[in-house]
Amino acid sequence: MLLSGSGKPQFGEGNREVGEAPLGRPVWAAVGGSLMSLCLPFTGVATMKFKSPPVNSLSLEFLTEFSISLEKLENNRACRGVIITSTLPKIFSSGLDITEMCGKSMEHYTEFWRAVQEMWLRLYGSNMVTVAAVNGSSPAGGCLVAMSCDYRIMAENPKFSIGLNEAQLGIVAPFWFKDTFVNVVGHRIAERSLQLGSLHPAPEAHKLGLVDELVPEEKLMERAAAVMAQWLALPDHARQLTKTMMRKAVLDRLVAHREEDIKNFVTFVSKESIQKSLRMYMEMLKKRKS
Ligand SMILES: CC/C=C\C/C=C\C/C=C\CCC/C=C/C(=O)SCCNC(=O)CCNC(=O)[C@H](O)C(C)(C)COP(=O)(O)OP(=O)(O)OC[C@H]1O[C@@H](n2cnc3c(N)ncnc32)[C@H](O)[C@@H]1OP(=O)(O)O
Repeated sequence: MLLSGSGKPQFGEGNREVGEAPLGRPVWAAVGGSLMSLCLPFTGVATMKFKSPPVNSLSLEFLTEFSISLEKLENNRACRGVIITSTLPKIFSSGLDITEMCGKSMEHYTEFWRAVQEMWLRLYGSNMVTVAAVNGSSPAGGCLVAMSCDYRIMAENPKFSIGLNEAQLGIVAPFWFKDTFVNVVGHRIAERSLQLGSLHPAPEAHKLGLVDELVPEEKLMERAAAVMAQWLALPDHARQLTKTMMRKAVLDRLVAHREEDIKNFVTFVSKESIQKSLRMYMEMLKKRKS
């Protein structure tokens, strides 16, 4: 992430190429941030590829770059859709960066949670067609990113899993993660899956409706482009108004309770018992490796 003199993050500064489409509308030919690459060809469909090794964790820096990228695309009249995927093998996103929630100050937790909210408000509320090409595992916050898109296509590898596994970490998915989940899979499946903190292998995720289709990994981007073309064949205004109608209540709920939600998160995550759970989880991840 590059920072301007004012301290405000400037996305992709320095390696942004601005082109002029035949109709005179400005088009970015290619934009590269440090944690994700973004490409908007003249087709009007952007591809956003996460590239934050080792596992595309959603750190404060990542979330900020993500939100800025979405804002740039949203404000670009030439862009009607975005396909979100990962450059890393086997991982779409490992979810929120746990180190951002461990051993930090209240101020840091506040800033971090506001960035998580901002990313979700932008993605879930986007006017663009959003397609997730889930080419690897996608736990918790990674699942939220995929669920916030209009359509999810996952690589059919049963080793890849997706779900809201917060309960396994000893933490609780906030109400807007839950609302997003319910809107995708329905109340009963969400209730069971959330309480158990389940990570569903790709075939099971498909059966539950958590992902819309499975394809061989090498066909993922081709299929995402075909789905995008299908969704873009409709007039934007009709699709956008329908999307707003379907999602507004859930978006408004967070907007109305944003500060309270931040307070709850900070209080919750600052508890010693929660800090202990998160530390133990990180240790478990490291042990599993060795
Ligand atoms: C009453 C209550 C009221 C209100 C509540 C209020 C608020 C709610 C409070 C909290 C809500 C928080 C919501 C949280 C959402 C989240 O997203 S939490 C994150 C969940 N993510 C996970 O559980 C994934 C964990 N990771 C994995 O399972 C695996 O790493 C993987 C499957 C993604 C990849 O496996 P591998 O390829 O085998 O890679 P490694 O496991 O070796 O990992 C490499 C490296 O990366 C580190 N790492 C992995 N995931 C994370 C992560 N999410 N954050 C930070 N770091 C991560 C891992 O430790 C390894 O590090 P090193 O050992 O190499 O240093």
